[in-house]
Order: sequence, then structure tokens, then C-alpha cells
Amino acid sequence: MTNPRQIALIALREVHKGAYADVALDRVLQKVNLPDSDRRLVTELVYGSVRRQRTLDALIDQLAKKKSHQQPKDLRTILNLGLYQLCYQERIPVSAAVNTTVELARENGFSGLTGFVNGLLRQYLRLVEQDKGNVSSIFNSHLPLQLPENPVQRLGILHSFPDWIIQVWLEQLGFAETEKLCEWMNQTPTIDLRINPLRTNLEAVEAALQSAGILVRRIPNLPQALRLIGSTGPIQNLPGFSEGWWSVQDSSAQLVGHLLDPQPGELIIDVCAAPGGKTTHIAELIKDEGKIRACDRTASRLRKLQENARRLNLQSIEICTGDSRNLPQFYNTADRVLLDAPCSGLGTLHRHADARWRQTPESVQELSVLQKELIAHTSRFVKANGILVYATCTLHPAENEGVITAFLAENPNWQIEPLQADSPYSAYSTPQGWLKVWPHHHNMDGFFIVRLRKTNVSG
Ligand SMILES: C[S@@+](CC[C@H](N)C(=O)[O-])C[C@H]1O[C@@H](n2cnc3c(N)ncnc32)[C@H](O)[C@@H]1O
Repeated sequence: MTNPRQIALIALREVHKGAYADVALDRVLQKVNLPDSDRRLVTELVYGSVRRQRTLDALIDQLAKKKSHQQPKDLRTILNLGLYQLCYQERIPVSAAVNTTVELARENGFSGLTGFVNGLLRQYLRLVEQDKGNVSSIFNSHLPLQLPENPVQRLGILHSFPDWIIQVWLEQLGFAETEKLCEWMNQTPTIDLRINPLRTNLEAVEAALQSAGILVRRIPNLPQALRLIGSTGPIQNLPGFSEGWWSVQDSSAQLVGHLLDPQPGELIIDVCAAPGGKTTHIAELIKDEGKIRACDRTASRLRKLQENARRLNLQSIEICTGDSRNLPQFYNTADRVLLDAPCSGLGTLHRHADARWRQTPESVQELSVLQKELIAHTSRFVKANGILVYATCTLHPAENEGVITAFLAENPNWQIEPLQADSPYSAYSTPQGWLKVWPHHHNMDGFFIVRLRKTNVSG
């Protein structure tokens, strides 16, 4: 099979049955032999139509007599694919988008409905044309969508997020900023590298990448970070991967290691370590001199950590498989603890097309219970006067501020250690002393990071 749209439809069927979008996509792409340009098209169609599902469904609701959820499943997916191309893929000629969608319907059991598919897509195009010539447009975006007045639903439909996520962001940011954040989260993610200073340096990697035709940019105040610009092909094929010169790690995740500020010779426990992005950063920062206990309850993810440590030639990491809430042997042993907590990932929704539809207010609630238990147990690993850094890649206060506020209320011997006034990271700091990385301001993944100090032994 070589038709990219048919391959996208097969992957989307799996996603609608519950598969992760990246897993479903990998599975179908492995079975076919496509040129790179077609692979890119399948990827764009699958991730794009998953990400924009709510907006695309709203268009169907507006353009067809039957609502999107009343359409046969495959027909709805085919319409989503067609509308996605017309709405968001300017590179695809309109006639190609319409004709291939009609053909896809015909080849998948809807030969009696090709007129309906054609008519719906053409009606969409007519509305776009009308809108262009209409000064007092009823539509409020480049899409001919009639949107409700209610700000939550309005942003949710227009930018394709569930209402509850919009609500959480509106409460923190207001309408205009929430809209910017939604737009940011609908972009194609960038890739950052973290250079391993024990094997090479930034200048050498920059030069090697540039001579391979890859454009890169440095990130202010992050001495090991390089951002790749444009498409790169498979990341493992870039110069220096097998030599352990660098790891893939977003800039905001690199901030976490710097905030922990580990020192050579220390004992550091990374209590949610796998697949090891931050563990290996810590090992690099301590020049591989000292000990890092890398704990995680997921053995398969720890195997990835081991592979990464081997590739980067790091010796200071010791693996520990199990639940970090149940490791009393580590009490009062660590100079520093990193708790990079399992979270809802609302700061990295751009990286996982389906994540916005998988999380729910209930899953956030469950995660916040786990996060509170993890900090309560693992803070006991820290020696007197030691440090614990709590971090998440989410933008939900119940998993961030809520966890820390509750922990501090119950543990008066712990305090937030705010940044020094001259810290290079003060752009992210807040009056409360924790750091928040807002993607639409800082152009990196959303993160919450707080550095806590244990002030005496009695608690
Ligand atoms: C955000 S990820 C960690 C990412 C990692 N720090 C990195 O930078 O590559 C959270 C991890 O917490 C682990 N985890 C969840 N609950 C845990 C528990 N009770 N004890 C230990 N690990 C746990 C998950 O398996 C997952 O690998």
C-alpha cells in the first residue's frame, strides 16, 4: 500500500480504538515502504487531525445535517482528514485535498456518499470565500466557524482543547494569553540537544551539525543547549549521537539540572529517573564524580536509562527499580534529591498529539495524590541542610503549587530556596519563589520547578 491518506486512515482507526498516536503511526509506517516526503505527509495528517479533532468535528457539525458523532466512524475520520488539509495544510492544493478525500471515501465503503463528502468540503470552501469578502464577518478566525460567546468553549473549539484545560489556563492567564498558549501548543515541536561536556563541547557539536547541513541556535543562559532549526531526518543519524556527544532534551528540562546544582562527590537520588534525561544531566554536571541513585518503578524505562548512560559513557549512575515511596534504606542519606514527578504533561501537549484528549480532571486529581505521597516519602532521603528539587512538565496548579503548598504546610523544617537576584534563571521565577516556564513567553516546554531546603534535622 502506498497511498499516504489511506495509511493515515488506518493509523487513525487504531488511535480511535485507544492506541497512542505515535505508536499507531510507527506501526503502520513500519509495514510500508514510503518515500520520505510521503512519510512526512502521513505523520502530519495523523498528528494534525488528532490534535485538531475538536475543531474539525465542530466544522462537520456546522456543515452537515448529522453531527460528527452521529456519522459512521470511518466517514467522520475521512472528513476530518479532508478538512484538516483544507484548514491547515496550505501546501496541499485545494483540488488535491478535495479529490483525494472523495476517493478515500469511495475506497472505504462510502461510494454512495461521495457526493456528500464532496459537497461538504466545497461548502467549507464557499464559506471561506464568502468570509474573505465580508467586512462584518460573523466568523472570528481564519476558519469559517461560528463560535459560542462563552470564552471557555470559544477557545476550546477554535484551538481544539477540552474545556477543562482551557478553564485551568484561563484562571491563571486570562483570555488573550490563554489564546497565545493554545496557539503555541498547536505548533510543531522543536528539538533541543544537551551537549555532554565530558565528551566534547558546544562549539565542536555546533560545527559538526552545521557541516552536516543542520542549522542550530544557542539558547541564552543554558550553556549546554543547542536548538535544531528545520527538519533533521532521524535524530540518531546526526553527527555525534553514537559517540555520546549529546542527548535530546528540551531547554526547560535542562533548567531542572541547573536548579538542582549538584556537586562532584555528592550522593544524589533521582527518585523518578527513567528514561534518564535528567539523571544523565546530573552525572555530567558532577563530572561523573560522585553517586547518583536512579530510581523508577518502570523497569522498561530504566533499561532506556541504562542505554543512555552507556552511550554517554557515564559511570556514576546506579539503577534502583521499585516504588520510591517504599525505600526507607535511603532515609537521611542524600545531599540532593530530584523528584521529577509523573504528571499530566499539560506543558508538553505540543509533543503528544493525543495527550490533551487522554488526560482528565480525574487523572489530574489522581496524579496530585501520587505527587504528594512521593514528596512526603522522598523528602526523607535528604540529609540535614540538603536540597530537594520538585519538577513537573505540567501547567496545572493542583500538581504544582498545590503539592508544594501542602508539603510546606505539613513540614515546617522545609523552605523554598528562591533564586538569587542575579540568577540567570530569574526570567522564570515567581514572587512565591518557584519557577514557572510558560511556553508562549519562553518558547520552551512548560515546566514548574521549585528548590526546597531542609533546614534542620528534627522534622
Ligand atoms: C516525568 S517521568 C521522569 C522523567 C525523567 N526524570 C527524565 O528526565 O527522563 C516520571 C517517572 O516517574 C516514574 N514513577 C511514577 N510513579 C513512581 C513511583 N511511585 N516510584 C518510582 N517511580 C515512579 C514513572 O515510571 C516515570 O518514569
